[in-house]
Amino acid sequence: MIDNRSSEKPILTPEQAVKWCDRHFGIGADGVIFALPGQNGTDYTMRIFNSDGSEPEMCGNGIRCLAAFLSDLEGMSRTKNYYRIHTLAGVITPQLAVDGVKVDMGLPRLLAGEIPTTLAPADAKVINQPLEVAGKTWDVTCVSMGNPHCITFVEDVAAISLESIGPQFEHHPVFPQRTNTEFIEVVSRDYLKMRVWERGAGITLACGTGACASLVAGVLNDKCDRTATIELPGGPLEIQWSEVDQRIYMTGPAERVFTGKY
Ligand SMILES: N[C@@H](CCC[C@H](N)C(=O)O)C(=O)O
Repeated sequence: MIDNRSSEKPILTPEQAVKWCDRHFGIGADGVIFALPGQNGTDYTMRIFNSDGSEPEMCGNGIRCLAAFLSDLEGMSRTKNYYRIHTLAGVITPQLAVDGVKVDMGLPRLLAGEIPTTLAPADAKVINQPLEVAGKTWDVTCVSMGNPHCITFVEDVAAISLESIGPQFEHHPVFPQRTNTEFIEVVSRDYLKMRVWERGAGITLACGTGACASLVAGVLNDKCDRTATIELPGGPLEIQWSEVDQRIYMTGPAERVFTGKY
């Protein structure tokens, strides 16, 4: 998380971000997040560089961390416990709570043209559709939370060779902007286990937008309820797809590990 409030542009180049994210010769991270001045009436702007230097539209875990980071930066002067954050995926609203951060992640986008994917005509949804990857047919559902996600349901998520299969999903020609891929094991209608291969970052311990997209895919495939816990290697997230406003709400922790100068 970088305090970038005094400048409209990220103070690092994507190439520098790649070096910072290096786990051997840098700080080590899945990505770098910049807290910039707000735009169009928002409190702040969030920009992100993945660890490969590419720029995603949104980061669910990142926006929870950003809310906690901004709250620390503002200290006692803050007058409210929520922020309106401008992102490349639209305005996202994280709200600080006693037990973590609850984020209004907005509406899921389901049309192939919005993902984007060429798996279906641009105005059609991709739900439980076969896709050949690594010599196997996977039934996939595609959801955009501002960034692209391809979700597939498996019997045993621990048995998936993420390192070899993940890149083949990410770079599959049906995803012109590459994709994040979530492998989901349904434990019960309100408990899912997830492992993720992230676009631009590879295997990570958690993906907030991925957890949201996976719940949507679970509902569309009648595998889970509209509220569920998603268990990730980095810990659980609570996800709800509201029947009232059709928006996705994500609740999870955000904890400071350390601060420093680099
Ligand atoms: N790799 C993603 C962006 C980061 C997503 C993040 N981990 C999350 O928590 O949502 C992409 O390129 O879309």
